[in-house]
Amino acid sequence: MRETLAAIRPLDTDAMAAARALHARLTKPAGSLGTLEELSVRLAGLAGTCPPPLPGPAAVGVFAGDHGVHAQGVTPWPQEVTAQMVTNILAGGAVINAFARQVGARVTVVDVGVAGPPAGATPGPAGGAAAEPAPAGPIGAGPPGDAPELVQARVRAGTRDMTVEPALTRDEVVAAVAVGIDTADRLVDAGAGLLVTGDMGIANTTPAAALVAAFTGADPLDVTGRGTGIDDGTYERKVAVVRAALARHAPDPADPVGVLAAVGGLEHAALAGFVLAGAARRVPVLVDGVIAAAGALAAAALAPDARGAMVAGHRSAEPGATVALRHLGLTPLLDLGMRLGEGSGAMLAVPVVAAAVRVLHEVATFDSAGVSSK
Ligand SMILES: O=C(O)c1ccc[n+]([C@@H]2O[C@H](COP(=O)([O-])O)[C@@H](O)[C@H]2O)c1
Ligand SMILES: Cc1cc2nc[nH]c2cc1C
Repeated sequence: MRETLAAIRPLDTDAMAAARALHARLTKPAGSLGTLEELSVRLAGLAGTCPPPLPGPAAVGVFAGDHGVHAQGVTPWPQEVTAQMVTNILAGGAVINAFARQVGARVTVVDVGVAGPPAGATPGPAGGAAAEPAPAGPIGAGPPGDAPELVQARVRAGTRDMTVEPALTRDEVVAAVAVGIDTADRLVDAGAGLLVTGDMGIANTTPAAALVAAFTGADPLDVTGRGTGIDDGTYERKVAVVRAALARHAPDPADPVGVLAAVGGLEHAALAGFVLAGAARRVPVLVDGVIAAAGALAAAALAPDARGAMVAGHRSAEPGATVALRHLGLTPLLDLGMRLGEGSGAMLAVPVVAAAVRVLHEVATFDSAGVSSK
């Protein structure tokens, strides 16, 4: 972790100035591409060159973990669904697989903290869904024919119940962050040019809410959502659980490892590492929903310059996501009312990120196209 943190540097302001100057010469009214313009400028700053390389191929790391706080009745879903969905993703039958095939992205599932027997690659009933995948979409830069892969890197079989004791030890947090770093490093070494954050973990919107509250100072009521979908009684209990955990541990946002240990999850910690390694490697990282955003808050607390590599893929319906993205100064690219996780919302933003950069490579200037400027 220390090496990764030390490698994170600010954005290159010269490359950003060059990208802004280039935008001013392209055949379009200034500012007409809205959020995409500042995004492409930021990616030039991240790459340290203008235009920056087309961001791809994309690779999603889906970090899976379970949660002791599940015992408090914060979700209607049984814990074993986490392991079952890991199997489903490995068989190619989950939403993230369909979306990854659409954009030609690689899928890597990382068991960083699932409860129960270690996840295997045995296809479940949904295995047939992957038998004849639709062809990859127009980006096609990834390996659409490649099967999803499993990385077995379990730090422990689920967290402890944060309402009773710290969810993790500091050593467990550091180990989970290292799993995220290793995953990102491996994907980048294998050619990934755009990292996508994904998660799977029944009950993980509860620690996500606690992390967002701890890092932003927001009230639990404003960052706790309905997760997979809960009734009013469960929602009230969930807010009370988040409040109780924060009151018990009083986590200090200046100590990100301590915050993750008190009220975090293994996938949140691993996602923080994944984001940090992307920033260290100068590869953009698409942030998905509230779980990834909570991990991104931890990453930013560890290394503020890591924010330069973060791109908010979408605005999750979970309220903590909006609070976290605002705190990070990120504008979500898509707003589709999604609240699935797995990296699904961020994956849909892959073509948007690629298009933002493609403009800098391919659009004619007023001079070269003979178009009059105003
Ligand atoms: O990404 C999001 O913002 C998001 C919002 C709501 C639910 N989820 C997913 O749903 C699961 C957690 O929901 P819950 O209600 O069990 O806390 C977990 O697997 C997440 O990936 C994800
Ligand atoms: C079925 C199911 C799929 C999911 N994918 C991400 N979180 C999930 C939660 C459930 C319950």
